[in-house]
Amino acid sequence: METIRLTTAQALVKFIQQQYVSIDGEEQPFVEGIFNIFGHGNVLGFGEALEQNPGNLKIIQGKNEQGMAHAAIAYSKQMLRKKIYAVTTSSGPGSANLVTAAGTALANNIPILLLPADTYATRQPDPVLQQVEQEHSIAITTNDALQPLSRYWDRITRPEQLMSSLIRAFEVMTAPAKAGPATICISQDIEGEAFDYDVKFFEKRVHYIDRRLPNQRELDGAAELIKASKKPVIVVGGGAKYSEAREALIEISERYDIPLVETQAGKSAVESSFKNNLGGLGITGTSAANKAAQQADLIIGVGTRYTDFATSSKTIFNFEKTKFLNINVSRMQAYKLDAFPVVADAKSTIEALVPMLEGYKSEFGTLIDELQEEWLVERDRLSKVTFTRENFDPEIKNHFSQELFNEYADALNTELPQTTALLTINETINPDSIIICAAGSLPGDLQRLWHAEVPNTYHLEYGYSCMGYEVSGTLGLKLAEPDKEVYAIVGDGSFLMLHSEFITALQYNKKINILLFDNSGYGCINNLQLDYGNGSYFCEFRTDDNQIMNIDYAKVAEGYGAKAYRANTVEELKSALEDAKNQDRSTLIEMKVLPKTMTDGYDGSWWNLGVPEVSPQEGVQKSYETKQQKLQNAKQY
Ligand SMILES: Cc1ncc(C[n+]2csc(CCOP(=O)(O)OP(=O)(O)O)c2C)c(N)n1
Ligand SMILES: O=C1C[C@@H](O)[C@H](O)[C@@H](O)C1=O
Ligand SMILES: [Mg+2]
Repeated sequence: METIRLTTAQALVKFIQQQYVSIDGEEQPFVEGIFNIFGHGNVLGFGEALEQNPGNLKIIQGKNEQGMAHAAIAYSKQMLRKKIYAVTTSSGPGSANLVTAAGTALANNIPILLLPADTYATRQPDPVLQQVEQEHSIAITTNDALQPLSRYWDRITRPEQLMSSLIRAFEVMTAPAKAGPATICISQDIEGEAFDYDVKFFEKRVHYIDRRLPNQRELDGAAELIKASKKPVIVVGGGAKYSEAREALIEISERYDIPLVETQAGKSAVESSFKNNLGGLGITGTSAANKAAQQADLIIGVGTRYTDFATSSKTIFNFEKTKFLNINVSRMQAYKLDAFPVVADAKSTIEALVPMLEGYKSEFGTLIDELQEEWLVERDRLSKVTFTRENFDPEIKNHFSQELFNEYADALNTELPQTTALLTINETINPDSIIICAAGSLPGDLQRLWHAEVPNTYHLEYGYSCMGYEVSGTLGLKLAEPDKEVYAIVGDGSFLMLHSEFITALQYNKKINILLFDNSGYGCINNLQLDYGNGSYFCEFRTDDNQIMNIDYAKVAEGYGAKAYRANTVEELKSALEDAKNQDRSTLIEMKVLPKTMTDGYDGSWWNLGVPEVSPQEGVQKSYETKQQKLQNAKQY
């Protein structure tokens, strides 16, 4: 056998450069590059291996392990899971910082290769710097915290273990039904230990991402359900986007009058201007989508996980009469809501179903247009909300007094409502620009209001809704789409939580734009507490002497070297957006927006929350009663 003597880290770096994917006959390398933060755990092993043999890998120095992993996740998500970045970290806190990112990748089914260093296999220097010690087991390390959040997890304590581990990791990451984070923890002494590897291990390897086809039984069953239905509605989930099912969805929808409604992950699989696209479903959905879903007698879930928040899946449908048909590559997902499962690729399944439905028409008829028109009037109203110093009628009602609104307007020196600002942005940036968001009140506003006129320009991480994803993720977007403008749509809370990769973007001259909505608080959580009968408690950003905080984020951005703007009126915002388009360097537009000016829920959308069963507060008691009533008609599983 021909062998080559390499260290474990050298072997890993050599192997990942030979991994290719083939999709619909197109072949390309799977690993684009590696994000790194070196510490004592990986600088000598991994650092040396990368320095000696980077090949075509793009090597990027991150600033926070979670941040760089979020950038890698956003890259993979934007590339529709066809390409990834790997992430190498040191041991202990370096790897612990990956925990949140691993959860984000897992919840969103996004492939990413995490490579945290581990404690010594020899155990000779134990406890090495940053090693935690458990009394009941010496085998536990920080990296065990990544086990429940990884789709594949392994610890390498011998150089030769690497071979079977890597093959399994790439199998998992390239399988649409189980794509997610693969974590390979490598003992820091073993990174540098050498072995005579079989040269065959490093030959080019192609992973075929084939479209799983539906069988005849599945197709017959699905067609029968649709033909028997009067009002079917298609829920377009993330799986539809990854499968690139746009044309198939448009065809089935147009030919048979079946409206489309979108989840956060599915939005922009089909452009918003498609006439049968009724927009977001669920708590954060449009009135049009929610009304259609309530009337549906068949829900066709295409690549959706039916998360309760994004689809109101347990309460919005009429479970007495509605049937479910789930098309999903994951059998586990396809089983949900007692559906008829079709375990197959979204695009292939819909393409096969289209001719089988010949002669069918739903009974939606002109109702689709009517729902659409009604919603567009509402959307237009939300684009023109203006603040008044007297009798202001905010979207989120009965929370703040006029006096309090005026206090915010004075403290933040603004009268700008959030929906007005957001729709100004939608009108002003180029339609092929890509926006990204993850947490706070903005995802809801976006799912309802944002018109994504170009496919795959709406990027929402709403599986984990992880604060801090936005700015880091924007760097990943830019790496995936270097020729397009990319915009983080981010709240002040999320920005404060993590924006370290803003500096990485500036460092490598990757132009990103940050649109910072500063309402001086955790606005959406403040809405929740007040909606459910509590007081305004620790969700506003106030000083010890109760003053509303006014932070100069533009100055922070300038300090980093970005071009910064302050825009507290529609005119200032438009002009900042236009100017930002002409900049070569990254930009930040700070908008002070008034609280309670985000959108509210529509038509029966409801979220099952942990309301206290007993409380001296009357509002909480009422919320508990409402919850009990809602649960009477909610699906229990
Ligand atoms: C990492 C993380 N921690 C906590 C939360 C819970 N959470 C969701 S939204 C939110 C507040 C967001 O505030 P901000 O970004 O300012 O957005 P706003 O609601 O004010 O628009 C919090 C704390 C979360 N989603 N992610
Ligand atoms: O608790 C939450 C409420 C949602 O409105 C928000 O978008 C999300 O980030 C969250 O964690
Ligand atoms: Mg906020």
